Amino acid sequence: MAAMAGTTWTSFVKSIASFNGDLASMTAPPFILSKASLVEFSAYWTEHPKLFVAPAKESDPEKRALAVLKWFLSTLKQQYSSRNEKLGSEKKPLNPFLGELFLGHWDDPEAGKTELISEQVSHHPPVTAYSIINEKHGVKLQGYNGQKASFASMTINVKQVGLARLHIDAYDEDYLITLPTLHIEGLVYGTPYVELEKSTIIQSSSGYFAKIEYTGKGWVSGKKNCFNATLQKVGSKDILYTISGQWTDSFTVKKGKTEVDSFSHKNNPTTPLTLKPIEEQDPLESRRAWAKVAVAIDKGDYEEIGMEKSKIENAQRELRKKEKEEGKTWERRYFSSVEKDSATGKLLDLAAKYSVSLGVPAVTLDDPSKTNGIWLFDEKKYEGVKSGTREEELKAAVEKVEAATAH
Ligand SMILES: CCC(=O)OC[C@H](C)CC[C@H]1O[C@H]2C[C@H]3[C@@H]4CC=C5C[C@@H](O)CC[C@]5(C)[C@H]4CC[C@]3(C)[C@H]2[C@@H]1C
Repeated sequence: MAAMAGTTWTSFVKSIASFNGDLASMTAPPFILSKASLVEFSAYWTEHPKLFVAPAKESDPEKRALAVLKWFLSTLKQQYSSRNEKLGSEKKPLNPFLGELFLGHWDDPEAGKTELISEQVSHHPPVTAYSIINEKHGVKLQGYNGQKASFASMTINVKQVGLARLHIDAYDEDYLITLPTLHIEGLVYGTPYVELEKSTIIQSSSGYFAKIEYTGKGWVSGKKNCFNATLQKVGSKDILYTISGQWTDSFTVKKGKTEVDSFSHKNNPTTPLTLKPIEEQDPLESRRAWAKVAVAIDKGDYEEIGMEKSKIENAQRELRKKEKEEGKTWERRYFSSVEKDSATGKLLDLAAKYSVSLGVPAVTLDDPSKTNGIWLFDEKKYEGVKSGTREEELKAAVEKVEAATAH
């Protein structure tokens, strides 16, 4: 098998060299395929619910902004390195079909219930939108992301397009979070892993501004996944706090030279996500929709993987064709694509103005046409699902997909 994998892997890496930028379209050898669909990745934002709700408990706006920065930094290990831990290397996620859903929640004694809604709002290009809500503390994270990939010198470079926005009800405060640029190293050895690069910005409507610089291998320490972060106030050059360490391990928070806080993943296990049993899931929910492909991947049966995947992909092609003929588009269940909305616009302007004045790369919301628009959570649609008034519409949508998949 190793020899087989070796040759397959070499030819696979060669094939990447000529790929057209759409990662999802690549057919990778079975051992690099993950059973998880990309629509599941939204869950990586809140596997530490206590940290997610902590900002709502800070009445001091500076400490609130620091709590948001600490939560954001705690998500990076899960986002960018959890497959290495669980599966031995980065893997290729399943490419979600349009309308694919990933719904769950986290229960934490202190944080209460945090609900996850993730939906594949675009297939060409792949774009995932999500809304993560903790009612008890009035904290919600909403956003969307797509990826633009390129290949150079045995490395896959991935620029993320989209944004994440955290809202804290009690203070009517927004935090705009830009998404890190990453690259995949280790391809040539068949053990791909993510390294983050450049910097990201968290800009709050309260005027605080965090900048996180991903420095990769530390010069002195030689440790991987290093970063340096600072928290400042708009218009002031004073550094209020600095945070540094490894986003895959631990970091410390300093005010001036004094250490005031720290975080380590060793002492902070993640909270498991609660999902419905597969048989109770909606047919459009990811784990149910891909169940047969997951079995084939476990078996490493290339033929069966291909056969089960193409059933889903052909059904999708048929649905798109029919919609085109009828002049219709697929109704997203929870999200709508809108022009730059006021809150995002206000934050972007604030961030752009401030970041330019400090010479920090201006925060730009990448061209929305690259993600088929700006995707925002639609409260009305959400209420419609919860109250059951959209029952007929949702049932009809599921029936269309099932009819198309049947033959
Ligand atoms: C097509 C080439 C191929 O399959 O190479 C196999 C290798 C596993 C490398 C390519 C895949 O690597 C995966 C890493 C994925 C990103 C990981 C984390 C995030 C954060 C999340 O919030 C949004 C999604 C994002 C950016 C993932 C996007 C998809 C990535 C790059 C996978 C690559 C197909």
